[in-house]
Amino acid sequence: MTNELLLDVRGLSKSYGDSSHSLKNVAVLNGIDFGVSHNETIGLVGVSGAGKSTIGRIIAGLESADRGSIYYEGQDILRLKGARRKAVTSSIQMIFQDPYESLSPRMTIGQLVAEPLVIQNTYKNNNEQLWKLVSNALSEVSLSPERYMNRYPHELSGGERQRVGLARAFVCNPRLIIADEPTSMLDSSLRLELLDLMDQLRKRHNTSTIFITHDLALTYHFCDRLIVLDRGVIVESGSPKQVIDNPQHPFTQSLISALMELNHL
Ligand SMILES: Nc1ncnc2c1ncn2[C@@H]1O[C@H](COP(=O)(O)OP(=O)(O)OP(=O)(O)O)[C@@H](O)[C@H]1O
Repeated sequence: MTNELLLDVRGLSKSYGDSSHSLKNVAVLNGIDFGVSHNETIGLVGVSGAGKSTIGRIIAGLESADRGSIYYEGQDILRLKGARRKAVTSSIQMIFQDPYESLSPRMTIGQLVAEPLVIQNTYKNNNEQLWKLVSNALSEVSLSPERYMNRYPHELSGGERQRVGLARAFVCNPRLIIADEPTSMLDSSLRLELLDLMDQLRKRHNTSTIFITHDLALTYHFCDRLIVLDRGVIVESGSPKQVIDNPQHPFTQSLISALMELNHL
């Protein structure tokens, strides 16, 4: 484990059972190695089914791995259990693709943003401080606490809901954010706005980010480094300029050609 890395993923592998064949397992990730430095934003790109979300979900503890190690702040979190793991990984937050699904409809916006702090138990005896942090987190994403605190998710637009997702993720000063296609449900005018906001927040909070997307164009301005995934294997990595302007692997070349065609570049 290199000291400068916040996250160091080594030999990560995962298979799922094939529903059409009870004895067969299908490999989804095959020996994935990559690191994330402090304050770095990594773009994890690849076509649908490449395994991008599975990597994010394993790091966030929502999925198990078959083999490999994930060192986070020097500890292999795949080998930690229960409260110990929770303590080490409490500074990892996830932003999901679908703001409709990721926010409980029965909780107010204030309760939703407070939830990560409540789970961490840090402000158990300091309610006033907890609500102050929630209020600040809402203001940071330009949602007025007075207007939004007591509303419910269905009373918000898709863009506002995704801002609540950002406030929830940043309220506890995370060191690593895993943003899984955070803009794919938004229309194109709101996409850049949300990514700009996420970029400002990660800089202000000194947060590293894994930005999962199938949209290479979005990574150009927001990522320090790209990792290209094809069927569970990393085929290429480098700065967005290196990868997009001068792709080395045939898979990356075809991904970029498809993007150029789509955008008529
Ligand atoms: N719980 C599961 N059970 C069985 N197979 C799964 C499960 N979760 C994911 N898979 C399979 O693993 C592969 C990788 O899925 P994953 O969601 O990681 O891909 P992705 O690159 O994030 O795709 P997308 O961009 O469409 O979200 C896919 O073939 C998917 O069908």
